[in-house]
Amino acid sequence: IMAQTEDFYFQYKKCNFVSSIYTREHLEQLELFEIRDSDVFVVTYPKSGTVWMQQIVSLINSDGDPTEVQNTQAHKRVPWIEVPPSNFQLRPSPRLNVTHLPYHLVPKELKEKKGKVIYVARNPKDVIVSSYHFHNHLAFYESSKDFSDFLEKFIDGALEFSSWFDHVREWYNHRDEFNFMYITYEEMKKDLRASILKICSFLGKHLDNEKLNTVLELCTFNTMKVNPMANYEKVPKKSNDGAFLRKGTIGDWKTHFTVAQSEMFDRIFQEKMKDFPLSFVWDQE
Ligand SMILES: Nc1ncnc2c1ncn2[C@@H]1O[C@H](COP(=O)(O)OS(=O)(=O)O)[C@@H](OP(=O)(O)O)[C@H]1O
Repeated sequence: IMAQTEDFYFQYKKCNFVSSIYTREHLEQLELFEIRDSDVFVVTYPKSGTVWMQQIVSLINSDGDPTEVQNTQAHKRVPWIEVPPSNFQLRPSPRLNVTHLPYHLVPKELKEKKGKVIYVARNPKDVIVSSYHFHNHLAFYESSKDFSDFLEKFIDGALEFSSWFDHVREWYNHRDEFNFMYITYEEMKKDLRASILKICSFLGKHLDNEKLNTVLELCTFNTMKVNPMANYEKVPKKSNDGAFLRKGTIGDWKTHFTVAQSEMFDRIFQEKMKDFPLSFVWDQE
């Protein structure tokens, strides 16, 4: 059991960062990164489909050639820009990136419509459950007392990258400032082929049917789960409760939320997201 430590997170411009991973210096510097038109940024609140999209953009970029996804770790192929040290400025084009940053902390030049942003959102109840297991599983996070304690922290925006509600709403509200595409985890679950085609079209790429089938096969949960270059099995763990690729389903929240917790969450969701025009999918169809 880990103790609650006051300096586990630090705040940078109203956003929480894990002190053992991130630095203010790097966060300051990355806002000034020079962006190229060919840069791609996959943006997510944690546990919304980051690693899945890392795999998809890698394979679209390689025209379906599996060599890279079978030989290079995902975080090397498609690094998180906020994790120091970063060699962002030295990498050859096209640079594929992921980030959990809120919209106001990303490189400023992205708002001049340089580069492309793919925003992936997931229904927040499943995000909470995925994140809960992730915090219990990985060595570098603080565990919560129980699910209810974790739920409270999530709602309060007290975890890393702060509020889910703000993250999704603000990115979406500011979408016109970026070359922006929005997609959901549930849409990808429902029709991965159509989702990949939508991403191809946004990235200006074309895959013939054979290549599309290869990409599809290499992006399924079962294939990724056993691919050591995609499943993050090397990240230090504190327990065997879960895995980075844990379940990969829609609606696992139902086995974690009590009816009262679910109703409480729905009320808060409706209040905080009342002006948000898009809906979420909460159940497997
Ligand atoms: N291919 C594929 N298909 C379906 N689901 C997938 C896939 N790859 C990753 N996942 C699921 O995504 C969850 C992890 O989210 P992230 O990758 O955003 O995590 S992180 O923020 O990078 O830590 C985590 O969700 P849970 O299983 O619900 O915990 C992963 O299992």
